Amino acid sequence: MKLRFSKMHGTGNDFVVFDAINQRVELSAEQVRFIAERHFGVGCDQLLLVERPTRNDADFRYRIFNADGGEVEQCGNGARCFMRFVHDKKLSRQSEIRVETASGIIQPRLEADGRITVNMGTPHFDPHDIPFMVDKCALTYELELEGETVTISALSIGNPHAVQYVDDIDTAPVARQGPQIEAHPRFPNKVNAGFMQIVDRQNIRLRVYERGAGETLACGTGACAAVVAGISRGSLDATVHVAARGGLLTIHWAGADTPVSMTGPAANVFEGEIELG
Ligand SMILES: N[C@@H](CCC[C@H](N)C(=O)O)C(=O)O
Repeated sequence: MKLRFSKMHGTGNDFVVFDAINQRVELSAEQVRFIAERHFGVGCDQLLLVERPTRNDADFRYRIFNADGGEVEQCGNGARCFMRFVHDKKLSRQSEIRVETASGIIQPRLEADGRITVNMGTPHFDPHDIPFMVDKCALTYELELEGETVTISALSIGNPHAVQYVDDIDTAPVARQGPQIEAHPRFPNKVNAGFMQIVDRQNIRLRVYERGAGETLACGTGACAAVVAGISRGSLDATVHVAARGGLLTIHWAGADTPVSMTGPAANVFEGEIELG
């Protein structure tokens, strides 16, 4: 089977994107891992599928697979690349579309300056929705790691996030704590681990150890989760610029029960064809 793909990135979080409307794409977890592998495959943090929707109120369906082969609910940087892809491939001429994901509808919109804004939906703090095993809902929780305890906020942006404050992002223990938090038994579906340095009320620096992919150069849902956590804890204003290692995102959240929006770039790098056995 030969498949055409686009290699894309959003602030350095990179993707292999397949048009699964105009070609038949059925991938096993092993094939996803092969494509994502950086030495023997194409290389990416996540693989994205553009499909026809299964519901009437959406224009497209968006499926996301982590580099480890697992299918997940949401991906923010991928959502912007999804919008750029459907426009570049002329699958849609609309400047705003409704996209079905495993965790509901998201709405990407092309901005005049070429960036893309995505309405990512309403964040959830209910531990049951994350899912996170705890007796009652709180703004922060103590999480026991090997020989240390960290204070996290736990929330869902369609996918699960555990966010902690750090003094200095450059020396944050991402490599040591990230894998422990990702696989912590209190997160039965695993979790994305965010490390946020607050610069001032409108600026943060962020690193994310992603579930199923390891540390990436940026994580869109991680940026939404960090800003929502920081606003909820009274540390941040409603609009915040997030500096990730791969670039800058702007996140806006007006507060409880309102959707979070993310603005940032999306770039096509090259087109290719891959033969799968
Ligand atoms: N890079 C993404 C998130 C991709 C999914 C994540 N690793 C998960 O398992 O939930 C983003 O930009 O949001």
